[in-house]
Amino acid sequence: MTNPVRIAVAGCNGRMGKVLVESVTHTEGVTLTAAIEHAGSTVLGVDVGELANVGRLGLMVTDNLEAVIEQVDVIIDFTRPEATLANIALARQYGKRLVIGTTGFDEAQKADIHAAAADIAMVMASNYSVGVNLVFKLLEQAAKVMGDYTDIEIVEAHHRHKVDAPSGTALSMGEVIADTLGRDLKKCAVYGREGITGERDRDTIGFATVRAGDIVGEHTAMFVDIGERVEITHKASNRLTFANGAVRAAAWIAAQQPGLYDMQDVLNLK
Ligand SMILES: NC(=O)C1=CN([C@@H]2O[C@H](COP(=O)(O)OP(=O)(O)OC[C@H]3O[C@@H](n4cnc5c(N)ncnc54)[C@H](OP(=O)(O)O)[C@@H]3O)[C@@H](O)[C@H]2O)C=CC1
Ligand SMILES: O=C(O)C1=N[C@H](C(=O)O)C[C@H](O)C1
Repeated sequence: MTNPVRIAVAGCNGRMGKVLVESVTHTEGVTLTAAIEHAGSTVLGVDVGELANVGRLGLMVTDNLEAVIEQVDVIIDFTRPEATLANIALARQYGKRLVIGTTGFDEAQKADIHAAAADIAMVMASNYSVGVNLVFKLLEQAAKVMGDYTDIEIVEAHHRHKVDAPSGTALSMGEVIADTLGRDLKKCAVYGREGITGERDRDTIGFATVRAGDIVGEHTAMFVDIGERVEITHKASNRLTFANGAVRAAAWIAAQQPGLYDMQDVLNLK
């Protein structure tokens, strides 16, 4: 029998961190060996199983990833861009693998992640649900058939605590559509509208953002013509769908060579 993949959850006190702990403890072939929060967090020293409501695990939350990194094969990180970058630097130093769930990276931070992938194996995905990754494939098909002559708009809705907009998933949807149509998303994206905007340019891809209450995550891409429109929608109603996907990615990346992979690689959808 092979040894279980040893997982660290960074950001273990977050909305995603807690369900990641739950998912790891309920998944065969993986085991939780470290639970990380930032210095000054109120949960340092707390049993992470109790924090995540899965019962005592005898594993305490620490702010010192380096002190426990030799007991870890894969770090699952759903935190903030700066924290993720620091964890990647440590993983690179010790030859460890990562599953990156954090969104909201700027261009320089993305370049740093690509550089680290020369040395370590990482999965990075704006959305680890199987359904959203299927939607990415459906969007390719929709863009091929209708993208050239329709107005394309992407609408996303999330809970009031989300700090980045548009969501990483909405941006990925835009990238899939733009790539399929041979457009550059950096040039054709329109992020919200206000005032005298002028008429719509058909080559643009519009984004609209809703932040309200406890919405887990909803995304719709519209391909709108005169007389008909196609809408492709995904609605997440439980964060476990993201967590289970990320844990699946962690088990998968444990056996990969250095490089930057995404959830399409994990699901063999390419
Ligand atoms: N790819 C995907 O499928 C998904 C991605 N996400 C993304 O994951 C990220 C986290 O989301 P969510 O869980 O809702 O956010 P939360 O704010 O609930 O969780 C983030 C956690 O990270 C902690 N944190 C901050 N800095 C550090 C650090 N340096 N080291 C360790 N922990 C740190 C926070 O602590 P504190 O609260 O004390 O600041 C908090 O506990 C976001 O970028 C979100 O967009 C979310 C869902 C799915
Ligand atoms: O912050 C969230 O909650 C989510 N973030 C991801 C994103 O930015 O796309 C994925 C999911 O929609 C939930």
